[in-house]
Amino acid sequence: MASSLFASSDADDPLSKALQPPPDESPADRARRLQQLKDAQAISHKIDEDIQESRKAFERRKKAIKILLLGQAESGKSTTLKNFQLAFSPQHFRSERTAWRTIVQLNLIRSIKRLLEVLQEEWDDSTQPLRTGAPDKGKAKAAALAPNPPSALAAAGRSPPKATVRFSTSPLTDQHRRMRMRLSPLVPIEEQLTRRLLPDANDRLQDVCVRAGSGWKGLLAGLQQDGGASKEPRRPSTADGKKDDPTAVLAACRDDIIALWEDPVVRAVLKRRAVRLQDMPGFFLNDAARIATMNYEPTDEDIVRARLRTLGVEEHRFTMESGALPGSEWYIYDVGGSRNNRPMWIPYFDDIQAIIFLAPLAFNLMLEEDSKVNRLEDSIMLWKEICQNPLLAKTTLILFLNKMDILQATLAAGIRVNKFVPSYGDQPNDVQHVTKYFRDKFRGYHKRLSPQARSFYWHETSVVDTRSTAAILVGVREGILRAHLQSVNVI
Ligand SMILES: Nc1nc2c(ncn2[C@@H]2O[C@H](COP(=O)(O)OP(=O)(O)OP(=O)(O)O)[C@@H](O)[C@H]2O)c(=O)[nH]1
Ligand SMILES: [Mg+2]
Repeated sequence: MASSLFASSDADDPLSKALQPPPDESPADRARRLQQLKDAQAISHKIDEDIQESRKAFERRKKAIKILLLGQAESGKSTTLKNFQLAFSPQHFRSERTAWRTIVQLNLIRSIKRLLEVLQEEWDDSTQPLRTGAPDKGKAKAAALAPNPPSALAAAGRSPPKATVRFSTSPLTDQHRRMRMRLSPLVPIEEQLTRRLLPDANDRLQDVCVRAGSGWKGLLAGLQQDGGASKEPRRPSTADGKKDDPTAVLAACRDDIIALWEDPVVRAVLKRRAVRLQDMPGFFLNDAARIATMNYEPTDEDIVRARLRTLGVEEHRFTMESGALPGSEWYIYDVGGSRNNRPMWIPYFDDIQAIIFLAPLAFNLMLEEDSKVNRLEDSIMLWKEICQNPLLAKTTLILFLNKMDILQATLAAGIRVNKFVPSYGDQPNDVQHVTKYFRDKFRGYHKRLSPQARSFYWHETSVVDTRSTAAILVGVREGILRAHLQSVNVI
């Protein structure tokens, strides 16, 4: 391509003529012209190489095995992806440890922030006016947040107006208030990091999230280096320029985090207000002693458990480091599962070999994006759509009845299925019967709605358990590989 700039020697060819040096060309002009030609040639070469590269990538992708992870938000898609990477591409998985450190820290800060909010709600609600005829509750709340609390006015030698005299009926003490004050530097850290991860977010998001393809891992790895994440032990100080560094601030707050979370009065308040922080995605408060330190390195389990909501569709290419066909290329597409993300799934339907569909049997929970819709009903509705989609007629569908550990805990807590699903009737309220009941429903729709007959594959999973998941994934990988080789008539 580029060589045509120099090649033609036909005197009548208009291009050759245009490229001829002017007859009176000076040595300086000649040098400049030749340099321009050289630059043009280099650019042309680069373009040729890029085209070659994209062609190769296209061929590679055409031959590679492609899996789509589907399911509603929080069903465990990204966690399954991490298990895949950990099991089959561990070196790559571990190379991203630094980026995950910030996500785990952010998850921890989110839980602390929620805890502080609950304490504030408790103070607000338990603040009572001391005398009758005082302002209503709303005004009392406003007074509680006023810049001149009664104690400050007393210190200034002024008596507070009658209406602002209040007392608290809460068991929380001044000690709790002081801990809350000391933990407050964590709040701006969380906001700042979230803004960096998702600069265009305009509303408050429940979880930590990043936009697909935004290069967040690189960004976070860079941040950690800037933020002083070197292996050198550092002094936990917030007053030495490290006030923006989550590691330093968390380390400085470590004792208060543990004390507040383990405080029996705080636990009682949480229980009374029916707040179960341990059910929040990305719950790390029980690990605060280990995480809120200067030298914290996330373990494999931490990375798998870290919650990072997916927005859009993320493509993950990885090369099998071991097992059958080592060196083979796999593409896994991880999608955002909330309703506004679902239209983005469709373009990926016509070029994949298998779908792993994650369906937690969350019969008692509602969707975050629509509190009127039951999670399990939503999963079944989605499964029906996937089964009957003609673009997916030849695709292998693999159902993961995920979060079995949570189902077990839910049933053990005495929550009855028939209260939420009347058709379950009087069947035993245990894991085995409940799982069979819902699995048969999924199987029935798969059989009835599939455009052509295909096998039904399913697994009961708790994908936060990396060991049991690895064993399941080996079987899944072999199954997908076999189906793929059959489809291209290799076996
Ligand atoms: N206890 C338990 N938690 C799980 C399981 N699978 C996933 N989780 C947790 O559930 C939360 C959501 O998991 P993700 O994998 O991020 O969910 P997702 O389907 O990718 O969600 P979106 O990206 O919002 O679509 C995370 O905090 C996980 O650690 C499981 O089997 N058991
Ligand atoms: Mg996800």
